[in-house]
Amino acid sequence: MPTSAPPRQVRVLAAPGPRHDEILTPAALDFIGRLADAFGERRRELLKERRRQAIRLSAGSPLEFPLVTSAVRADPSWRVAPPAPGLTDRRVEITGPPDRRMAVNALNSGAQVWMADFEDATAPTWNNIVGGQLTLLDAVERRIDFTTPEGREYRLRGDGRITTVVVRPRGWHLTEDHLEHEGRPVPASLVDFGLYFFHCARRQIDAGLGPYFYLPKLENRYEARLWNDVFVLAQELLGIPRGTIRATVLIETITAAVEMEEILYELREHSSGLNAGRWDYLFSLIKTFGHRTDFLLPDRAKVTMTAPFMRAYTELLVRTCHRRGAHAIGGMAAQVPAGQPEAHEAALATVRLDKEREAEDGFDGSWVAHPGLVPLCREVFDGVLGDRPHQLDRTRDDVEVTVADLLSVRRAGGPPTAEGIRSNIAVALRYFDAWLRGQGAVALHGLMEDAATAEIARVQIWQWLRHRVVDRETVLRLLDNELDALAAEFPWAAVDEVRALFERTALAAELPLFFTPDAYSRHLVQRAGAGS
Ligand SMILES: CC(=O)SCCNC(=O)CCNC(=O)[C@H](O)C(C)(C)COP(=O)(O)OP(=O)(O)OC[C@H]1O[C@@H](n2cnc3c(N)ncnc32)[C@H](O)[C@@H]1OP(=O)(O)O
Ligand SMILES: O=CC(=O)O
Ligand SMILES: [Mg+2]
Repeated sequence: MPTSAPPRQVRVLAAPGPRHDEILTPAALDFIGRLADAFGERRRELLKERRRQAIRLSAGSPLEFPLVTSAVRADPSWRVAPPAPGLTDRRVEITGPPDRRMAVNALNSGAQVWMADFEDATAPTWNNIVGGQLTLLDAVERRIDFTTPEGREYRLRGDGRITTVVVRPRGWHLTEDHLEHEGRPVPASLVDFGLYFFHCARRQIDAGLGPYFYLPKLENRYEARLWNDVFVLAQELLGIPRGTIRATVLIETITAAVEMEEILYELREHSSGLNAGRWDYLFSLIKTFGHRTDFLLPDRAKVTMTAPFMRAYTELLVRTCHRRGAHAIGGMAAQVPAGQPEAHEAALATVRLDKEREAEDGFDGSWVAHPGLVPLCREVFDGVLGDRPHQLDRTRDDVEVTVADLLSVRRAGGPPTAEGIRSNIAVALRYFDAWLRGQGAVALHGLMEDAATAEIARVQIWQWLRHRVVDRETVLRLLDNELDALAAEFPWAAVDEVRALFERTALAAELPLFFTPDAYSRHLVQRAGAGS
């Protein structure tokens, strides 16, 4: 590994913003350059492999637990690293973008963990990315207090309770186009990971915690190995002992679901478990098998975690984790507290059922999207865990899951309804509009919508069109209606850009793998910026 050669330079291609110099220091950019030098090419190769695998699967190759790693799965002796300080009891984890106000609210929420999200909940404008790093630095330094221009005070609670910060960098498919290395944009994963690690790893260790991460959208064990190698080099470069980092991998693609054990194995010296990222998982199922009629899903609202194929996925995840001493963390119920009392109670009741099922199935904790859901999630997990920090001892030897179980989507049943089609179009458009204006998570009709749920909405429209469950004229008519409704409600909405984005990502003959790279390069990159 090139630890001694000088790194090739990373250039900043955007105009400097307030306090950006605290994050984009020459030493931090040098560190990012070293990571990009060491891993840029491997990342590109792995992205090509993603495409090759997608082609193989759409041509009918069977998806299987890999034969070549059966010895890893059969070997009962290996375990992941023991839980690191601050990550033993994870019964409630609140998620959200690394925005200052949300950060203070999350850190005061009473959750054990704050998952600061550069992925699904962040629209990666340059200001959101660098501003997010500043939020993290200030949060870790506990100097994040501020007062809004309206006089509202945001103060970290002084009762000594520490919510552990866990950072989710963007996925391997994305680039950070405001940083250039060797004439190419720097992989966004390395930027988000690298800047946080460079500035905050030591500070977190000194505070008795550590540099912790969530890793999104992995598709196979080789991507986990790449992350592990990134961690090894990053620790070596900063003189931090190997094995200090901890990372929880989101199992949110169908191809990663058949390699859960291998992913834990690759990361075992840095692993802190797996999370059931249900929304991207559904997106991945449709994207991977959208060409098959037996993978036609009904309305998004009708695909619940109790569908047999979703249960197979979560049961396998808990079993896999607990066999290896790793935490299994539950996913996100989409309901957020609403203004009207009846809707509020209904939302809480739905989330409660979801958390109860997870706790009873053996999960060690779960995600919530809103501070108002923290007490509920805590109460449910307290009921099952009591004083124990987790339930790793529940090895779930009763669980047997086959690949056929994971793929038994047909049993979800039911054709999409007119309302299901309309609502997917409405959600995709409204979310795209928010995202283009820099907001990566929004509440729409009492549901949290982020990049993963918006992907489901647009990919379902593509799937239903492809299989002629709905005709193009109907979709185009609904598109016009929903764009009119969007413009009426938000006169400032970017209607033309939103329409074009929807047409390119939901109506094209060939399905784009993600909507974000296209939307990012067209709309979020500040091309006019001068180098610095
Ligand atoms: C599929 C996945 O990947 S899930 C994980 C990624 N997605 C997320 O993390 C989404 C997290 N949730 C959110 O971003 C927000 O809850 C939203 C956008 C859905 C709704 O936010 P709002 O419209 O602001 O909700 P609401 O008005 O009820 O908020 C009330 C207060 O709670 C705060 N709040 C809401 N959600 C959060 C959160 N997740 N973290 C911290 N604070 C929060 C708001 O900032 C607001 O505080 P304020 O009164 O000081 O301004
Ligand atoms: O990242 C979480 C998901 O559900 O997607
Ligand atoms: Mg996700």
